Amino acid sequence: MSEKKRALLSVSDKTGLPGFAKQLVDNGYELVSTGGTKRVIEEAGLPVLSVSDVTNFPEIMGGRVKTLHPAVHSALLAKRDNEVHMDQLRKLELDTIDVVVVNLYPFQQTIAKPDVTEADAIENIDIGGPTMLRAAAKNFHDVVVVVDPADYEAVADALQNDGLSVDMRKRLAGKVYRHTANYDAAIAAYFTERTEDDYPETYTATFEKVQSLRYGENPHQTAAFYKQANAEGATLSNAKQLNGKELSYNNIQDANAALEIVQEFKKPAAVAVKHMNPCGVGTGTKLFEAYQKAYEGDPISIFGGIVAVNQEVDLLTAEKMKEIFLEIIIAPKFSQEALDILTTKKNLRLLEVEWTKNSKNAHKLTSVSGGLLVQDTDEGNLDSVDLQVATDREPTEQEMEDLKLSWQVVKHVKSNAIVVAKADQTLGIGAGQMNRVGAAKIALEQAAAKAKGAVMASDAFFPMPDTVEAAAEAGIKAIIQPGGSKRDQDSIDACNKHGIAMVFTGMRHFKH
Ligand SMILES: NC(=O)c1ncn([C@@H]2O[C@H](COP(=O)(O)O)[C@@H](O)[C@H]2O)c1NC=O
Repeated sequence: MSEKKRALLSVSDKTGLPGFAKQLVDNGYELVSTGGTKRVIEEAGLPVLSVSDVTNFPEIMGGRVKTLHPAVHSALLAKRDNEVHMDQLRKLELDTIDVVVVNLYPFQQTIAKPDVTEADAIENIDIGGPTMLRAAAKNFHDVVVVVDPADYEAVADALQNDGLSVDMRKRLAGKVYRHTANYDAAIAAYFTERTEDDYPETYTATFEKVQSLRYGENPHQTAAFYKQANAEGATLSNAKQLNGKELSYNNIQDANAALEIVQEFKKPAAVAVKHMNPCGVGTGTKLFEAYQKAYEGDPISIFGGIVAVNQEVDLLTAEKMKEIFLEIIIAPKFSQEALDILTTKKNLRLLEVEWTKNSKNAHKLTSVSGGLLVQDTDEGNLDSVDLQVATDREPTEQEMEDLKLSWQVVKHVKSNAIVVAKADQTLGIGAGQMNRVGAAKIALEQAAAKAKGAVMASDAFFPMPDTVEAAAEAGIKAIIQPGGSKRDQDSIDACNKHGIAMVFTGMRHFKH
């Protein structure tokens, strides 16, 4: 058995490979490698053996079998302080492998390609790589395992100095198992999606860290932000921050809520959010008009709020936005003039989100103590409902427009939710109340005199006519709600009595 220390390198991502390989050679390691990796090491002018020299077995099946050999795995798994293990190695004339540098076939990147074939995806499932990584990580006391090129420098430094501490070896091993778990979760998801098994026996989603956060919802809580693998389109995890302080935990939640609401609208829209509920929503033919309406919808609550818009922020809108204290502005784009104006506010966070495609977020995950609730995201919208007029009077064209806006907003308000709106603008929002008439009272009180001639939306049906009575008293002219209560007729009768038009959507939008 040779006294020489050995390192096995087999990487798909060749970033930093020649430099790290050289440091290993300089530290007295003999290098062993697979096809493409070996070529790169040779091109760097370094001595390297082929895995086949160790296994006495060729790489076959186009690379499906190259390192999957007992000579490799015995060398990785032998415990150096176990006489039996070492004796067995000696008898089989095998050498130990002391460092393993492996990263895997790019499965996730392959399936993200729009024209990927199943055959391509399957060929990119790495088998030999994870097997070596897992073996080396299990034997971390004796084998150093490196899965991430970002660790090359620290490992090379440690090897050159006192060697790797047990702590560092353990950290590298932990990283390996997280890496292979993440990799397998992506493969599992690929098969799950293709077998229409929406809620399988285990739920194996994994997430990648975007950033550590200074604290959580409150300063005494720790927190970090993770993104879903392959999250696409208009999502917070893909947002580009152009200005301002680092995002906080609450910022991310609120910005996400604002982004989800503004995506409801096709025409220019602006949404202001406070504590995950909209406080002002406006639409218009131009963004300036939409923002102005969102602002006027509740000029008090928008202060210190988060605003999302669905159009490029232009100079005029930026000047208006600059007038008050906003925490964050989210937009598909900011014009240069808008940026020049808004970046004069050092702390104002500006987020640009890719608007080319909508985020693919099939499942909504909510943690509960000791568990996880999984459901489809609520993608129900006006295209998926069949609006039915339940009353004697039909809504006018303008009322119908306002009803649609209020319905698009109420979907995103914490239940029980009521939204009052008029002329492309919300006027009052009652959120998160334990009874529906309570939510209505808050929304109507906020709308005050403006409620006269306005419309109202309710996220769920009216179990009794008290909300209609409150609406009538405030001067509401039309109502939109799911319908479906045993006592719908009582609410219909109350509407007819007061000349209110009422429309049923047949779809509820609870949000907890
Ligand atoms: N089949 C095997 O025995 C095997 N051993 C290592 N690999 C992978 O092959 C890749 C490196 O290949 P190459 O050195 O030829 O570029 C690495 O991502 C490594 O994880 C293998 N490939 C797939 O399973």
